[in-house]
Amino acid sequence: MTRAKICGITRLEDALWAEALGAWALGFVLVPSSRRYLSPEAVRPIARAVGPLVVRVGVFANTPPEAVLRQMEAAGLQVVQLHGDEPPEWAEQVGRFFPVIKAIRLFGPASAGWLSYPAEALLVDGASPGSGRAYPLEWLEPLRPHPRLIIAGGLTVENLLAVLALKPYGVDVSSGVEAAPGRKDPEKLRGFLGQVARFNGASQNQ
Ligand SMILES: O=C(O)c1ccccc1N[C@@H]1O[C@H](COP(=O)(O)O)[C@@H](O)[C@H]1O
Repeated sequence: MTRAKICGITRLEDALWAEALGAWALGFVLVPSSRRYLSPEAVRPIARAVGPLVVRVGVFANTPPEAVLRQMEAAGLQVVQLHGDEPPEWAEQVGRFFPVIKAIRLFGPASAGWLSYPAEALLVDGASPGSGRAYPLEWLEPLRPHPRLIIAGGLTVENLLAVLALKPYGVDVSSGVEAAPGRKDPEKLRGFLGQVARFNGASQNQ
């Protein structure tokens, strides 16, 4: 079973579409330099409007642990995604309060050293987060032993099948389901989430 996370949500209607179309998790970017940035106060009403069985993830980059915890509380989020160069101690501090997804940016083949990073899941992204740029899937090979690998970075309905064939714990998409930065396209959401659901259904029948 591969779970789909829709990242870079900035609008209530996008969150509700993603939920209705079967997203397992929604990501809110709390990185001020991002085109998809929302303040914790702006995230809160959107996060609260979604049903209780959809996981709300806060995306941070190089934000010190105390500030991450403060913003998670203010935004009403449930899981922390660390998308910068956070040392393991930061993940451990945040991890006392929230499950942690550690995002790794790939500039070349991944290092197996990441397998021991203290996080519940590893998310593998391209070099430039949120850019919609993909990377060769062979670069992931050293990380395949991780039990919860989430694949991100330039995913679209066109290249998704090759990624699903690797049977990752999750897939994560932002640009590939957008009409414009920060605005999701309902038809692209439907295509992407539909393909994940069909693949999961087909795998169960094998
Ligand atoms: O989307 C952003 O602007 C962003 C900013 C800072 C950290 C992470 C960001 N997005 C993450 O990028 C990946 C993949 O995005 P894409 O599908 O290639 O556009 C996703 O995990 C987002 O959380």
